[in-house]
Amino acid sequence: MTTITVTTTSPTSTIVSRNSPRSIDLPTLVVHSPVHREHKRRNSEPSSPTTPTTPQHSTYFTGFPSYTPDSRNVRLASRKSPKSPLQRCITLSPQPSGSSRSSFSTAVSSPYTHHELEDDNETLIEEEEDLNPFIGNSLYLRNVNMSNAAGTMKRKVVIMGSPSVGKTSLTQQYVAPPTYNASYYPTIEDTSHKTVTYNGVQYECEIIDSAGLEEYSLFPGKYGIGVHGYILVYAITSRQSFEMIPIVHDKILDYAGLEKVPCVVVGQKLDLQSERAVTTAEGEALAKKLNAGFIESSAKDNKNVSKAFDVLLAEMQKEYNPAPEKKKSSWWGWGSK
Ligand SMILES: Nc1nc2c(ncn2[C@@H]2O[C@H](COP(=O)(O)OP(=O)(O)OP(=O)(O)O)[C@@H](O)[C@H]2O)c(=O)[nH]1
Repeated sequence: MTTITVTTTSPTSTIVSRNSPRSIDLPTLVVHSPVHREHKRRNSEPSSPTTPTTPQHSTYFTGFPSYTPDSRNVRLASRKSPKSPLQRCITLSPQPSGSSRSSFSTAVSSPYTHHELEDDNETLIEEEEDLNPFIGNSLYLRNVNMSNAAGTMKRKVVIMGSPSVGKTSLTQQYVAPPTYNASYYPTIEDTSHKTVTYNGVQYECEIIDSAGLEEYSLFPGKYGIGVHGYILVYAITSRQSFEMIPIVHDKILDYAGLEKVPCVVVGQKLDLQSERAVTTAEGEALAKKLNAGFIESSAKDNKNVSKAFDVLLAEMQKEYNPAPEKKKSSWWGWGSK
């Protein structure tokens, strides 16, 4: 017969049996805290190749930096109140880079890989989000040191817009010029990498070319988290694709829970002037309204293609890291040349 010790409010302890008539209902401690859940799960799981207990990489990130609410990003703040930053050890290592294209394999990919869980990645992401609503979110990412050992900044960019506006052509022309294919093959998803230097800062860009969106398409959630900036493309020959831009923009903000994300609006197929259905002024006005950069380009003629990405890099610099010359003029660079 099992006996347990119960401490009551009386000054003495009493030994009772569960089966005895004097048994009492013991209060059950139900722990709802996600931090506790995480802790419990890790302690209870036997170590296995998929859940290594010892870090395999030498770079440690001993805690997430504090979250500083940004007045421009009130949407998220009003939805979920910021929790205190979680102090925990996560092993991080940079993802492989290069200029090759690769298929997109993970729903949430930050510039770092969480090696702690690897195969258990989806569970980790769910739990991480539970623990800290800002994780994987661009708002959150801005507070994480994104540069690798070589000082290169990681930037994840998603290209979105209606079908057949030239998203793939624009990306290919940027990543591996000169590349232009007059044939049309609808994209499901494609990821490319390119390292560029802009305004004295080296960026390792992961560029995700997404499938064309229709007005009533569900917004793919994976494009709402862990992304630093968006290229919103329409064709100057298609009014309908132009009208999709604010819809896509709104879906991004709603999903990310932000007031502003770095964006550039790109009017593609500039070479088709005779078929123009959207004026440059209209494009500019829309971009201004969305607080985004603007440019018209032609992937076919390779005109303004890299400029389109430069405009986005400028928008991202404004948002995440000021240009070095701006820093010099600020108080922390005071006195430096
Ligand atoms: N004239 C002209 N045609 C273009 C230009 N860019 C793309 N196209 C053509 O437009 C068609 C669609 O181009 P894609 O780059 O596949 O368009 P997309 O937006 O990636 O299409 P989805 O994969 O359906 O989303 C192709 O036939 C391209 O050759 C351009 O700058 N000028």
